[in-house]
Amino acid sequence: MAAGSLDLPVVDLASPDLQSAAEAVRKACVDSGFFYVTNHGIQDELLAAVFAESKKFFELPLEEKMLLHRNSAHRGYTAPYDEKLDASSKFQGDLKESFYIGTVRDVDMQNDPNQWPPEERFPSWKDTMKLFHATALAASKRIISLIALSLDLDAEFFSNIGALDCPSAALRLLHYPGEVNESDNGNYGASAHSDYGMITLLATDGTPGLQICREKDKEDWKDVHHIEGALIVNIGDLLERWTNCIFRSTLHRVVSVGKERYSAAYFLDPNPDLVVQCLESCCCEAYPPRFPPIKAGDYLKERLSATYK
Ligand SMILES: O=C(O)CCC(=O)C(=O)O
Ligand SMILES: [Fe+2]
Repeated sequence: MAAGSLDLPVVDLASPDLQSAAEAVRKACVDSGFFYVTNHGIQDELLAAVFAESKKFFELPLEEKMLLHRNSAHRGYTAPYDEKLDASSKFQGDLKESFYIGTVRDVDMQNDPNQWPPEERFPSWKDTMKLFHATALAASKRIISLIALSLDLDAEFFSNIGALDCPSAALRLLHYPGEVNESDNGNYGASAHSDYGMITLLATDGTPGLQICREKDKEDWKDVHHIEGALIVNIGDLLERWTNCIFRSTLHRVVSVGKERYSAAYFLDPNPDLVVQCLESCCCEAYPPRFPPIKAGDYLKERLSATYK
């Protein structure tokens, strides 16, 4: 499928010039809702380990993966066709399979809603995912600070309002098939959607397929290229609500490119009890709030239940 290309800004998270970094973030969030980050602190070795563990799990027979099928806490395995991100798609569901892992807390492990592959065969799986969660959260906090600065807020604004106290973050391992059946011609690895939460950090194995569409009502899809060592960041719907649509939560999808593809998406959602309401700096009499205040947890529950009918 032919798609134009896109030059998204690259933001260096180690830059001492916070103001310039914040300006680049603002431009990206207003323009396309997508940008890259470098010097994010997630080591190449850790990413390689996450992808290796992910591949090892997805290579299991379907019956074994189904033993860890997504539970009521939305943790675990989703099979191909389980999920339809674009409700208007004529297909039964998207081609991808995935595995959701929520934050792994050190305390209270007996109440851990996560599901884990058997330890004897996957001895380092849990520790690898736990480390990824911790490092992705640290990187996300730096990005959220830049986002706050880019909105002329204090760098600690989102921490100070409690958004980052026990955020309901989720790591989603994704696997897209290489070859697809004829009956799936025109189907997507992941159909068009916007992400639901605050921000998403995305690492891929470098295989193309990700596309974004800046105008929701125009079919103008552009490829998002892989940049070695950089992560892709995108704005989710809750940040779009917070900013009264000044920042965009942009439609994206993954098309089939005839090659197997792995990715890992880290969704950072605010503390579920936090009420997300239009920031003062993002509304005025002439531009009133477009959305009523809503509890982050309620919003996410509603969106997830619409995705898995
Ligand atoms: O795999 C990708 O590149 C994107 C995945 C995605 O958009 C999602 O899971 O929300
Ligand atoms: Fe997404």
